[in-house]
Amino acid sequence: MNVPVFQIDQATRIPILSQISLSVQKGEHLALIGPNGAGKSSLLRMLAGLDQPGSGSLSLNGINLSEFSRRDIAREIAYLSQTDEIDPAFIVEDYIALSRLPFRGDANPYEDSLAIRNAAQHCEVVPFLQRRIEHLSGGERQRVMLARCLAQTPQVLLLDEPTNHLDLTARSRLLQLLRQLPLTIIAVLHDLSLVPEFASRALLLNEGKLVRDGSPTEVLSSEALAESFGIEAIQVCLPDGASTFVFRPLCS
Ligand SMILES: Nc1ncnc2c1ncn2[C@@H]1O[C@H](COP(=O)(O)OP(=O)(O)OP(=O)(O)O)[C@@H](O)[C@H]1O
Repeated sequence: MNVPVFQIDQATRIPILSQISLSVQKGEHLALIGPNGAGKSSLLRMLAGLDQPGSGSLSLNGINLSEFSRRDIAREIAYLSQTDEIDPAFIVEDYIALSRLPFRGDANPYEDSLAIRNAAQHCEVVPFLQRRIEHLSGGERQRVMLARCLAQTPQVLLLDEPTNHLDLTARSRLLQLLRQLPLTIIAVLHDLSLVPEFASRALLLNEGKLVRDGSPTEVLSSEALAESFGIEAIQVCLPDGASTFVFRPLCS
């Protein structure tokens, strides 16, 4: 059997996460959902090695994550946080180039510039590579932050609300891009209608516990979703044969 990318056993992290057990295989695309304060960002931070579990265990590629140096983690995992502060005076290209620091001394300049160029093209930020961050719109800035993650050439992408600030078209394009990436991706998504578009598997957190783990259709149509969010999901068939979900508050 393949060694999972992440293996979490009974991990607990004060103040919120409680006995989380989870196995993530290479190349899986997971949507992490749950109401505000459920512990989604806390779980991502733990997976990124920024917070250690207080009890239980967490391994990356079969090795306890606590045994990795920050640099080694950064070579494997790119993390887009919800609260990344960027110095507004940064030139976009220089900011994206920060992602290559974990490879300093190993990667040659050609590899670095190729990684930066590919990431910039994927995220459609080439036209403003020479602009200052402060002169970008919110959506452009979000794409630049994602480009920094991709230029890190990671095996795993941890994304906290990657569709923040993006308009409808930009969201769709971003999800299309993410879907095509042959990486393991765990993304916090607040817009539940985006979950089936992106994910092969959905994790529902509520009050720090993993209450559902399954296909997007299973999780979105589960009673647990209704209990966690107080909404019901209605699956709607589209004229082209595909289906989508619409959500409405549960009547009390
Ligand atoms: N360092 C901390 N100290 C105390 N409480 C914390 C800390 N970090 C998170 N919390 C609390 O843990 C809970 C979960 O926070 P977290 O940011 O993980 O939730 P979330 O599911 O990502 O929420 P949102 O959807 O609002 O972003 C919240 O109640 C938060 O206030």
